[in-house]
Amino acid sequence: MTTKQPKYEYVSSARLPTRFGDFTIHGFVEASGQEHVALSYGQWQPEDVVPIRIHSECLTGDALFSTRCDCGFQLEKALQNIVDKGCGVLLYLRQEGRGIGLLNKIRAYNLQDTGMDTVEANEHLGFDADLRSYDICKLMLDTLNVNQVELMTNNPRKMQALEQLGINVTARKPIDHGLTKDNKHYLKTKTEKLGHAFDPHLFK
Ligand SMILES: Nc1nc2c(ncn2[C@@H]2O[C@H](COP(=O)(O)OP(=O)(O)OP(=O)(O)O)[C@@H](O)[C@H]2O)c(=O)[nH]1
Repeated sequence: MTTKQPKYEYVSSARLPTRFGDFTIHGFVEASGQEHVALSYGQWQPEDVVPIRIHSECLTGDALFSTRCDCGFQLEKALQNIVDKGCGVLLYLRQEGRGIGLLNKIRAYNLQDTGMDTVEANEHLGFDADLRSYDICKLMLDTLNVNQVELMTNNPRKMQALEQLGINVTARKPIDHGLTKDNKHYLKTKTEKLGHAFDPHLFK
């Protein structure tokens, strides 16, 4: 008899002291082998509303200090917010480049250097503007006993995705952080074409 492999699995947890505070890191894997992590801080009861951020991998912004996007700034701000609030969760999804992967993101950046915007560049390469799935968030949040969340995001797609997975999103907390001269056009395009809830006066 063959047993069907689960689509997503929890693997293990460990202490993760950081510059912001002492987190616990939890590892998850997809049947495809793709690995993801969640960072939790503090404690809560299953009925509590927990502050969370869903963050998609951005090697250039998160680890290499790029100012082409707002990713690294948002990652730091989210971890600091969680520590300031006393508890929370960061789901770090390894879906680099809105799901197209690191090298395709570099190809897309190359096209953006010639004048395309972030959506046009994806489409020129034959990809949709955003290929991400948030389905694994359900297992991550269930594993951490989180049923209701306050979501730090400007991206309405993340709110809809969680609601569709049966997670109650009680509030959206804007995370307008990290506007630079290098990412102003990128953030404006996200607002105009991807529905991000940035205040338009930021781009004046
Ligand atoms: N294809 C592509 N991906 C990009 C570009 N700039 C940043 N990214 C990726 O965009 C994703 C940003 O993800 P998130 O930080 O979760 O942000 P978001 O979906 O904009 O939503 P919030 O920050 O929650 O409002 C990461 O996977 C980055 O690698 C780009 O120009 N092209």
